[in-house]
Amino acid sequence: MLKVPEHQVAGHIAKDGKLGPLVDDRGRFYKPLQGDARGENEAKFYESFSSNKNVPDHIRGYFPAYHGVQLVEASNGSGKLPHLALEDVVSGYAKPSVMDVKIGSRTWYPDVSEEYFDKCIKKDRETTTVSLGFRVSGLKVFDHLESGFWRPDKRVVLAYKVDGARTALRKFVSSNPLAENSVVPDCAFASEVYGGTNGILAQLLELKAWFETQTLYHFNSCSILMVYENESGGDERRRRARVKLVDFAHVLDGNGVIDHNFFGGLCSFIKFIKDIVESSENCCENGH
Ligand SMILES: O=P(O)(O)O[C@@H]1[C@@H](OP(=O)(O)O)[C@H](OP(=O)(O)O)[C@H](O)[C@H](OP(=O)(O)O)[C@H]1OP(=O)(O)O
Ligand SMILES: Nc1ncnc2c1ncn2[C@@H]1O[C@H](COP(=O)(O)OP(=O)(O)O)[C@@H](O)[C@H]1O
Repeated sequence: MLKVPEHQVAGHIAKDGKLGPLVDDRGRFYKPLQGDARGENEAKFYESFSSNKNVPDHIRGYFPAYHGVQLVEASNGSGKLPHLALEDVVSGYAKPSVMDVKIGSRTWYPDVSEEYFDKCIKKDRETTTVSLGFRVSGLKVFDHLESGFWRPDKRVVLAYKVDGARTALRKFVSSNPLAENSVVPDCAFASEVYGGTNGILAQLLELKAWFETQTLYHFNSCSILMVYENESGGDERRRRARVKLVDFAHVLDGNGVIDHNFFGGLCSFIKFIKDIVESSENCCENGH
């Protein structure tokens, strides 16, 4: 039985009769192929990537597994439509905190239409894309005090400036994201989620090392999806913090050139995460 994903935080959402992704109960995420070139392009990317022997195995894990294009009953009732059958990155998480961060200091790329360029550059300037090299696209964070999710409205998220983006990244690893603005996010899970040998920072650094040399693809308008678990259990690794790249509708061949747009944005994003890890370590060492 297919249903609308409970933990989708950005992009086209299946509601009010609109076409959007669906999930099943076996860990698959079905993303409808957008009718224009975007759908074809994303399918082409997954086909190329999954058979590309030049992609190292440890890098494949940062991409959702791909199970081909499948005809699936669409969310908007228009019958069977082609969908990308992907690994559902959040399946297996009971109470996941999820954040989508679009990487790059521009979302447009050479040879796009004037109309698309205008739309992109407007959004890039209005958000932190131009100033920071990334923007938060959407998030939901579990609040441990209220036992519910904080899910800011899309308009609020897209209006974040530098401080707003930094606060969102701090709230993402806090137990009190729903607290009033005057209350400082406690960053209670910063060391577990962002830090540590298997944490988000370590994963981002592994990805960065690949982007330092990879010239296979240019990941225009692509996002980093971060997820971790909030359901408590005795297991040490219970947070299961993960980084995955998603949204390849605008990926181009790299043609032997470094993807400096993605690489630069990733470095900037890493600096923000690193600062949060370091300030949470200092705060614990100093006992406050
Ligand atoms: O329609 P909107 O305003 O939600 O814009 C979509 C964007 O949402 P945003 O407003 O940035 O959160 C959306 O961004 P996210 O995936 O939400 O980061 C895409 O940029 C999407 O375009 P495309 O499928 O990548 O070509 C955008 O879709 P199109 O408008 O190009 O269909
Ligand atoms: N493989 C996946 N598993 C789980 N959630 C996903 C997956 N791919 C995308 N999502 C969710 O859907 C959102 C939008 O995905 P995206 O590919 O960017 O769609 P769009 O092209 O509509 O912008 C992401 O922010 C994330 O919440």
